[in-house]
Amino acid sequence: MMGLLAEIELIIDNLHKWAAPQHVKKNLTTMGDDVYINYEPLGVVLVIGAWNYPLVVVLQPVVGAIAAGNAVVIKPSEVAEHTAKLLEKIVPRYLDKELYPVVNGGVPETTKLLAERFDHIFYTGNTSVGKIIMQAAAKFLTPVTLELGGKSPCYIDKDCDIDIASRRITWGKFVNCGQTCIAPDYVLCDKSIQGKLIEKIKETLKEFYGENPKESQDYERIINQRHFKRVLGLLQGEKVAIGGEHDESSCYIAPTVLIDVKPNAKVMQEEIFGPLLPIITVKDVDEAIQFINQKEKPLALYAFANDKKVFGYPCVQNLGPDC
Ligand SMILES: NC(=O)c1ccc[n+]([C@@H]2O[C@H](COP(=O)([O-])OP(=O)(O)OC[C@H]3O[C@@H](n4cnc5c(N)ncnc54)[C@H](O)[C@@H]3O)[C@@H](O)[C@H]2O)c1
Ligand SMILES: CCCCCCCC=O
Repeated sequence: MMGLLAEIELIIDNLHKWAAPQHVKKNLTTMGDDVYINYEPLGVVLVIGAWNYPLVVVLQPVVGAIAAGNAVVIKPSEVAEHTAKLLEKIVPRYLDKELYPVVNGGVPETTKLLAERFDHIFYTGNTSVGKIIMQAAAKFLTPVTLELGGKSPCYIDKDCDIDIASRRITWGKFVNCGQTCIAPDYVLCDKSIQGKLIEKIKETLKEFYGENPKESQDYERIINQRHFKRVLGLLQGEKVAIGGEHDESSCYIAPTVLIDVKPNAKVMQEEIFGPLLPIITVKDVDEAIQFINQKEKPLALYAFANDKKVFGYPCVQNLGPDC
């Protein structure tokens, strides 16, 4: 909710500037004219959301679309069914239901919506469905914004503050049970610091979630049985350094750290989106970058180092520490 409220405040504070006509420098062909850029609403926007932060990822784009003067068809994720029902109930209380309808349902309903012509589609979710959305949009040349996932690496240099690195990684990886788009997906580090890293992650986990995360009010569950089975499938055959416990009936998977993971292991082939943290050892930052560059471009990249050289690499600079 904090992010959503901050977005609304940002828009209220800045909309008058963003919506104002923008000055354009004249050139030879326009020197006798009034030239400026005038912003207009696109028309009708379709917002399709994901389940992992089901209010914010649905409503944040809706806020921007409304501020820009558009009508919006809102399609919450059916996977977070209670939030979807809540949105269907409360949105019409505050917004015109003709201009901002909430459409609930699963794949058939979303497919039907995608057969309609929209002026913009804003989709948040996984990459495979992202391709379906883009194909459907292409039929009408509708522009899209795709907020997708990815395998976000985390490089830990041997010359860095390992206490800080472990604390931040433990928070980012295990909050919402690993079901965060920009969660560190895997760690790349020198073998000499692996042991200390594991010890520090263990300590931090105890501090955050107590002796038994299953009993902690602060530790989440996997969203459903389908995702539970998917994440558990990624754990099979891997060497567990921390955690590994699970319980299908409550979709519980303990915060888990994996070591000696092979680069071609199943857990390294897709976004994990669950509480498994593989550690892969590399000899230096160059090897780490080579490893990262062999994969699809990640959504986020995290680097912990004291050596400023690490942050000078174009791959680290382009992505930045956040996204
Ligand atoms: N970049 C971001 O800001 C961001 C934010 C949150 C989640 N994500 C990513 O989202 C993914 C998790 O979400 P998810 O994809 O499991 O969510 P999901 O299963 O809720 O799917 C997202 C939306 O796509 C629709 N959908 C699903 N299958 C479809 C199909 N075949 N045709 C048309 N529509 C279909 C669903 O109805 C839903 O509204 C992760 O990869 C995560 O990284 C990204
Ligand atoms: C706890 C931080 C939440 C950030 C929301 C990111 C949305 C992507 O999953």
